[in-house]
Amino acid sequence: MPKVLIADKMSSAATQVFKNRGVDVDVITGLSKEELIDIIGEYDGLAVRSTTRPDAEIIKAAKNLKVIGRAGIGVDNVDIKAATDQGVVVMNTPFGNAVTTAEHAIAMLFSAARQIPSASTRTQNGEWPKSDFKGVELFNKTLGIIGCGNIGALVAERALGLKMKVIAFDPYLTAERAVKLGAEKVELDALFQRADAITLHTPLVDSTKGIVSRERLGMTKKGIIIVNCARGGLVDEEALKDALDAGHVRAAALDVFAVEPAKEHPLFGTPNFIATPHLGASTLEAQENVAVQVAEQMADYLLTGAVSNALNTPSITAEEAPRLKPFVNLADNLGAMTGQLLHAPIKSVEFTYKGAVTQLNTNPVTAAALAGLLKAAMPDVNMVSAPVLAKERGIEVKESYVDEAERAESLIRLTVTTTERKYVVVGTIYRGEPRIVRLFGVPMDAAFSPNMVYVRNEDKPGFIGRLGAVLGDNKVNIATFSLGRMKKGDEAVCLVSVDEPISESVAQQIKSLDAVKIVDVVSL
Ligand SMILES: NC(=O)c1ccc[n+]([C@@H]2O[C@H](COP(=O)([O-])OP(=O)(O)OC[C@H]3O[C@@H](n4cnc5c(N)ncnc54)[C@H](O)[C@@H]3O)[C@@H](O)[C@H]2O)c1
Ligand SMILES: O=C(O)[C@H](O)COP(=O)(O)O
Repeated sequence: MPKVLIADKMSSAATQVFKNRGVDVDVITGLSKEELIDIIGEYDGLAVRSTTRPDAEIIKAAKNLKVIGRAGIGVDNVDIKAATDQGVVVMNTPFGNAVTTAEHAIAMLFSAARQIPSASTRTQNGEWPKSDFKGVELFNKTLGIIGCGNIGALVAERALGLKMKVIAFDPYLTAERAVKLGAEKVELDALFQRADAITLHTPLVDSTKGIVSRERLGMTKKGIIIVNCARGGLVDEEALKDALDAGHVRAAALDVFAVEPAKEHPLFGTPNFIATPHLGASTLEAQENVAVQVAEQMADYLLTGAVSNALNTPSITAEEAPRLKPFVNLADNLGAMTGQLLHAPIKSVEFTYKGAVTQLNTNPVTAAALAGLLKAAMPDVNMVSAPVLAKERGIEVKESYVDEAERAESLIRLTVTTTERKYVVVGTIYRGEPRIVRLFGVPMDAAFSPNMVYVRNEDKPGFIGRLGAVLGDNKVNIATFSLGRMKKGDEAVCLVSVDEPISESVAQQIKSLDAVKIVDVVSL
């Protein structure tokens, strides 16, 4: 039974889903990094929000970890590269709290425009400070949205409902979508120059870090309102403080801070500044949504192999997962065997799929074969990291499909081009088991096994006997012996499955046999 640790406070609905799905679950929040490192090795899954920060050290300690589930959207608290390198799937719940956060941004906008928190505090202090609060209308004002994805679009919709004008900067926002949203697509500087209020809805990435800079604040109109319900780190908080103190920025409302939790901050106590403690997603509805979604997604992956909303590996539906499993196994074996027989850097790999397998999502199959191929050189590679590593190493990966509907069986062909030559291997599934049917151009029919000896030799009488004698003399028990040859008297291939790995000495004895051209040991 897989076991999951819920390490951040989240709706008990998550625990209920795990239990209903037959996943063992512990809820232990408030752990220090050291305490988490001590126990994480027991778990197959880790469910977090934004407080727990699974970094490389924690992930390395998580020897059994298969999935990190983020009950929310932003995953900047997770070291995705470290997770990928270790084959840990990272998934989030991209829609569960979008409406809630958009509403919080609008609430912060109104709070800033009318200084509601301060007015409330002072009124309740008995001051009746009526003359101290003269706000501004949002009606007919221009709202600049930086980041017009899920949440930005929802904010745009609500701002338009308030009869605001909406301008948006987002490098991936198409003109068509902007029109559909009722927003005007503008460049970043233009947004800062034209907006009466700016709201941020981007992830914290290199291109967005400090996007509200001192320089850009200087471009804004006097009286600008700044709202940030995305991520701390997007705003130069020192520059914002100076602009508030100077009366240039009318008001600012931050839900997120560069360093969280923000227990003290230069902005705290600044007039016309509003702060909330990362509450953007904190509604009953949102927390129920993200808790249920992350638990279902994690349980799906751990129990069936289905992947959804993953940040570092292709999606696999629950329906596909069982159908893909035998092909993933075949691809892993084909890749692993081939990778151990190449002895030269890989330049390109072409995957050709034939028959029924072409009707499936072959992304995971390709990823498994790539992992197998690369494993000889990079033992820690896995299905999650293999496509990334192949790309980083400049290995061209191509997929092609031959949909021969009449073909009963499926075939997977790997054409691997190294710096030295081209290799072709072909495999299939027979009675649910993976088999190799062509090895480097030589037709054969062999099962895969943990210990194999690959021998390429001149096709001569007596060779099989001599090879068998070497193995027998060295007490190596043969499990299966598969043969193939290009044509009579040409090159032949033996693929011998043995009960135990052969020693280097036995390999050398085989190499010394007459007619032998290549001997390789394959371990799967
Ligand atoms: N305060 C909270 O509690 C809370 C709640 C939910 C989400 N968030 C944050 O809000 C962010 C956005 O959430 P979302 O669901 O809208 O994500 P999303 O991926 O749907 O939208 C993000 C948008 O930002 C755009 N973008 C990326 N780089 C950009 C750049 N350099 N300049 C301008 N735009 C850029 C993307 O193209 C995308 O359209 C999340 O990454 C998360 O960090 C905060
Ligand atoms: O990215 C998100 O989903 C929000 O920042 C929510 O964070 P939280 O789950 O820690 O409230």
